[in-house]
Amino acid sequence: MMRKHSSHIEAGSSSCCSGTCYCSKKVKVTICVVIWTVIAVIVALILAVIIKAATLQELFERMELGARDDPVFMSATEQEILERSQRLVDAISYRTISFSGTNLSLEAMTDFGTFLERVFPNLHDSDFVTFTPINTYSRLYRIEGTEKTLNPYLLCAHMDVVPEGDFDLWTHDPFDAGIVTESDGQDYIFGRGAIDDKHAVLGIMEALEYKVVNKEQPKRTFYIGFGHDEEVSGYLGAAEISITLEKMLKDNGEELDFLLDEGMFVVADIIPGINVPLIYIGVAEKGWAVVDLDAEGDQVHSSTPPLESSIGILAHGVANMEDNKQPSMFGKGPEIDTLRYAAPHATFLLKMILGNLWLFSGLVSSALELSSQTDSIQRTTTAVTIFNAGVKENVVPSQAHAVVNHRIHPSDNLEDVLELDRENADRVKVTLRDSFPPSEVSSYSNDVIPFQIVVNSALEVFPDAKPVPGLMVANTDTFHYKNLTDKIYRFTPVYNLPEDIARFHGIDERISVDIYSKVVQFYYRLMVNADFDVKIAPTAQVEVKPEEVEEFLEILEESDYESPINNTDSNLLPLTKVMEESDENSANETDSHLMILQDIPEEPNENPSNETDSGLPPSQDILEEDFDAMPVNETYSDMLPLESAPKDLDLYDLTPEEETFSNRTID
Ligand SMILES: CCCCCCCC/C=C\CCCCCCCC(=O)N[C@@H](CC(N)=O)C(=O)O
Repeated sequence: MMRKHSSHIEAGSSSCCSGTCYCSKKVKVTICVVIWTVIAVIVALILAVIIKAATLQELFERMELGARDDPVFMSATEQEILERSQRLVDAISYRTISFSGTNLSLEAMTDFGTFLERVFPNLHDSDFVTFTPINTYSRLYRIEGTEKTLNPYLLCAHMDVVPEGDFDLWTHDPFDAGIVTESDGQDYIFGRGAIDDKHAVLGIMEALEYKVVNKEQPKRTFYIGFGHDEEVSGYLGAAEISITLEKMLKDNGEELDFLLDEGMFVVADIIPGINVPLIYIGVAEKGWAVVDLDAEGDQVHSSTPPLESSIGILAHGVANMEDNKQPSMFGKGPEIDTLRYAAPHATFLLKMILGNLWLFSGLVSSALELSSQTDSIQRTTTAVTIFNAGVKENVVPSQAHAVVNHRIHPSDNLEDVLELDRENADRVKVTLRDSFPPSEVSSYSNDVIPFQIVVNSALEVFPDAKPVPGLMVANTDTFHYKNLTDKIYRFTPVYNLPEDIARFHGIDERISVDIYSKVVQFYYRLMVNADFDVKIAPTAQVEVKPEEVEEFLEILEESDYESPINNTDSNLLPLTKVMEESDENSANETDSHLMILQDIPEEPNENPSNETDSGLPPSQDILEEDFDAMPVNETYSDMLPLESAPKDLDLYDLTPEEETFSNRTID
């Protein structure tokens, strides 16, 4: 047998089996084919992975909003930066702490409101800013645009803060630290609220005050909503602001285009291998659930302890919950796009992994799990936040109680979460106290102008950072506004390293003077960039050049209309009048409705440099191209029917101002 084997080895030494087996030639060939096929597949896979990594494209394409290369910022001398920082320091000194839904610091909140009015006097006094107190303490502002816009937006922030927690752990007083120079040589504004969320309240106010002082009334109307109880879920503040705002929008014939609230931030060094900061925009938000855990046992003398006490039973349940986490949902929510958008900026090795998530999603999910921060984007989290039992050291208590706070991933559902809780804490009573569901995902494709406005504004202050959409892992007031718009973004441009993220609700909350200055500039640029997408109500006017006026008049003459307008010196004309007249006489006869100004800039981003000062396309284009050619019976997405024009508007009854073509706003 041994001999036979060795002779076989000699005879078959050139075969792929190296002559070590007794296979027939056919089997050997088959094995060879299989082995080579496997090798070829592996080589092809490796090649595909490398090619994919080498050809990764940037997913975010920046839309030109008009001032990309040379954005004009607020003036920011050293003195101005210092004064702005000092105002944030002062804001932090108000202890506007929300302890619970029924324990808010209302006196401090009243004082904080007075403080805002004192340090931003001009905006509170401005003709185009209207302030409405909501539920006494929350604040809603309407900033009237120069155009009668149909698509205002909302900027949100909140004025309350969480308690400081363990005061002794703070390096500086959480409400009275001022500006501190730290060992890295940077100046920081310290204190509770520095990044959550008084920087946003003050940043928005600074930008608006500046615009008011410099007579920069925006073209586009917008709203500002400051809640006073966000930290306890906003039921008294944002929820009420939302109700009033809905009514205001309705009364003004407006629809909220988008809203921006606090949320995610600029984050660096969060994923090893991605060496650029990420502008992480929260395009969706987790749901939320509070679960009560109750365990029971015998109440006995501590000298004869039971085999299992209520505390022991509860502790086991809680430990199981921490050990057996809620399942990963990686790939089923916005977290996958966070990584796909970040991938082109990774090292080549990481590009191979992130560029090929179809192959490596398991690996990536395991890697995310290594840090609680990155893990939070891929699963429902479980935090045990309260644990109570016992009254005396020699009494074994009969009751033990704990509270678990879940943040629910958008692809998870509450029933499944609770089922796993009950499996983990099987000898504990598990009761759902309160919850709300995860949000919808707001659109973040490259043609969504609100997303572009937010990202462009962030890029203007952080030009080296890369935008990524993602999941807001905590909660905001945006839940209360979900009926007003489907474009909800959660972001402020605070710069965080992983260790800084722990400062939210943690110890030594702070923001550097430098970053705070960027926060202010961000809101200012956002107010400017938002003017790019003004959708104008049908009663708006258009600027026309003198030669265009001639042309208008010719049309009017042909129509036998006796125009009271015979003066072409000036350059304004109510468009609605001309449009209607032309409509009646057009070859494309129609009985339907007026041509409406906002129909014309259907693709406003195509040539923004041609915009007139009013933010409208040149009226020449309207006349020569769109006007006659426009199929008037067609329904345009942004077109309002004639019926929605003010009923009492007499198109031919011109005021003296109109006759000289001066500006006129039709209410
Ligand atoms: C690949 C990138 C991974 C990035 C991981 C980022 C991990 C982020 C971790 C922490 C986020 C801190 C969020 C601050 C939230 C501020 C809002 C807040 O405190 N809200 C409260 C109150 C409420 N409305 O419910 C909350 O409890 O969520």
